[in-house]
Amino acid sequence: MTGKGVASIGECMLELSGQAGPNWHMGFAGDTFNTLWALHALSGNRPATYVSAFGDDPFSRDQIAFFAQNGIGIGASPIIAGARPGLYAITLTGAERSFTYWRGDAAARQLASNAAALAKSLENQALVYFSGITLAILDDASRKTLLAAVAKARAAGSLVAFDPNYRPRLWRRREEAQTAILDALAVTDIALPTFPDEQMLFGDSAPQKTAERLGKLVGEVVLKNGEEPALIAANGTLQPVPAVHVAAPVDTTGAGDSFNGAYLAARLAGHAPTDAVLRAHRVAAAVVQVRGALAPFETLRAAFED
Ligand SMILES: Nc1ncnc2c1ncn2[C@@H]1O[C@H](COP(=O)(O)OP(=O)(O)O)[C@@H](O)[C@H]1O
Ligand SMILES: O=C(O)C(=O)C[C@H](O)[C@H](O)COP(=O)(O)O
Repeated sequence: MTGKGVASIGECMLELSGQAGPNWHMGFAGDTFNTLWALHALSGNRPATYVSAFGDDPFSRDQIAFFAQNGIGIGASPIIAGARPGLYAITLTGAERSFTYWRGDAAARQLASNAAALAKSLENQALVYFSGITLAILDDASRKTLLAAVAKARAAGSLVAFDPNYRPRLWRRREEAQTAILDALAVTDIALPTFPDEQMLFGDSAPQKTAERLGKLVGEVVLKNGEEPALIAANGTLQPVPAVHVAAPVDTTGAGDSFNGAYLAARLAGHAPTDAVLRAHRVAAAVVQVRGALAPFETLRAAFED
């Protein structure tokens, strides 16, 4: 692994969380941003870059300002005249989240429109992270540009981490998602999938089956499964690591993303996979106790170090 920074590629939206109606809280979130948020909170002084494309409207400007206030840059990401960010709202059934999106014409869909700018944003990174949602918002040609840029960063020494994060509504056909995600796994060093997503996408009958399948494709796999144990697949073995019991979860949005950020921060700091999963479980357990995808840096740090 060479390079100093951490970069995450994808779409950050406007997020409506909390109560439906006049008391909605608006924040900024999106799976790859949520992961970078936790990774940045927990990985000390590494420069953090969110790689995307942005509009030039007041909401895009506020979003970029919010990143900057929190120490996150946008690298060489394009700012596109007339474009604007996507929006999503969280609906809770108990603590389990579901999403409604308004994102079809979001600026982020153009994140690979300038291949040179994308490659520049990925230079000198210790870690490059992306997800199946990053793939889902791109057309075929842009997906190829993205995977080529990731492969180039990897060849230059970056560690590549990927969460398949399957969102059926973002794909035209399940087969298209399967192909794109397998292509992404072929350039991945650390895969961080979630069992229910993999079951939907590949029909796996049990977490062990998913971990074994993915363990043949990627050197280091951590399979999340809500409050059930996570499974580490590495060096041909499977190891379960129990989650933290949370008596009253509030909103599970961003739990998996924050888990990923904490796991990667721990691995970059030299912790072994098992210790990294224990830290990631603690961080995710803290995130399910707050509304919306992002928890305050201090909350994340306290859980990570606990
Ligand atoms: N109800 C819960 N109680 C405790 N921890 C949870 C709970 N739900 C999620 N987590 C934590 O968040 C991680 C990711 O959750 P999961 O639901 O599998 O991912 P995603 O948010 O991607 O669907 C789990 O591995 C666990 O650490
Ligand atoms: O769905 C999308 O496109 C989003 O990016 C919205 C959410 O912020 C993440 O999906 C949350 O991800 P989980 O950690 O799996 O709860």
